[in-house]
Amino acid sequence: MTTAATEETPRQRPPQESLATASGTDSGSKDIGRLIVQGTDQHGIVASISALLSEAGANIVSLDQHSSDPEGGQFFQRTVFSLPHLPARLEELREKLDARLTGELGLSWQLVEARQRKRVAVFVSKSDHCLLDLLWRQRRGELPMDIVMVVSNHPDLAKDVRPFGIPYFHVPASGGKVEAERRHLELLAGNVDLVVLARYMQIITEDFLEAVGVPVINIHHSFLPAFIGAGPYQKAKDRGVKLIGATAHYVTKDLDEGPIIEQDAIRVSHRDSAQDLARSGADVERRVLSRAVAAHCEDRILREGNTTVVF
Ligand SMILES: Nc1nc2c(c(=O)[nH]1)N[C@@H](CN(C=O)c1ccc(C(=O)N[C@@H](CCC(=O)O)C(=O)O)cc1)CN2
Repeated sequence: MTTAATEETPRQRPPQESLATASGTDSGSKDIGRLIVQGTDQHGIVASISALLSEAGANIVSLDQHSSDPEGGQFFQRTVFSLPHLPARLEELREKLDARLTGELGLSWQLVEARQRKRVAVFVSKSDHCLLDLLWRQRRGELPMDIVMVVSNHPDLAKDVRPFGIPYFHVPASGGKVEAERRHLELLAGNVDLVVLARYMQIITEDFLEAVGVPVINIHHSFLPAFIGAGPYQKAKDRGVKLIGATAHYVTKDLDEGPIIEQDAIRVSHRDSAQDLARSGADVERRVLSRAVAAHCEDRILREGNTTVVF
């Protein structure tokens, strides 16, 4: 049984508005595009992309590129460009990109409008700090995204979400994982571009990950690969570590083993209890998660097997 704390249906995509994102150069204006390219490295890719955009009348605003091996590995590039009347030019541009990048160079690519903000569902359990940090940063315009729903296996945080005017859906885990995930998929279907697990303490099944069709980002409260699974702060205390940290990663069926996006750490000492570690660690979790979500929403993350390239 799901109880909607504020609204019965997830919010639809809000009207687009221009937004100055954290990166500054990649504004949300309607004429800014992002071209993400990756594939087998070869001579002339950068020139081909630059020539194609130039021929279309685009001006390259920023460009990040990485080759995994100078002798021939994987190629990664993120190009931000401005092109007058971009929305009306998208189809023509995509046809040229398909012919040149896919047809001639065998590369994969994605062309997005910078103004298209990602629609995000945030999953939580009882810890509020990561959720509230995302809501607060979104409200301040620091994250180019729209949180369209919060989903939780507990009712506790409904009162904290209500002031933000965002739907809160309580989907109890007591009804079993299959039923809970069925309801999750019902809520998410076609309404979101990204799911963020903000200290959500339920293990996601492989079936869900295959069905949801969008990336899922988790914040794990340890510096992975240390202390995978539940209770990492107690494990850290028991091990007597002098650094603790947090890791944001894409979620895969293998618990806390997905591609790492962002990490950070702080010093601790023998004087800190496990509760002290959790308190200090919460700030690191919030910082790491917001950096990872910003990178994803600005299309700065490319996947290379079980790792990432983050521009
Ligand atoms: N398929 C995945 N699901 C989840 C991941 C992941 O990487 N892959 N990350 C976790 C978050 N997490 C640590 O960051 C975590 C959450 C919960 C547990 C856990 O063992 N929880 C319960 C069991 C709950 C259940 O059966 O679903 C427990 O405490 O026993 C460990 C790690 C989110 N999900």
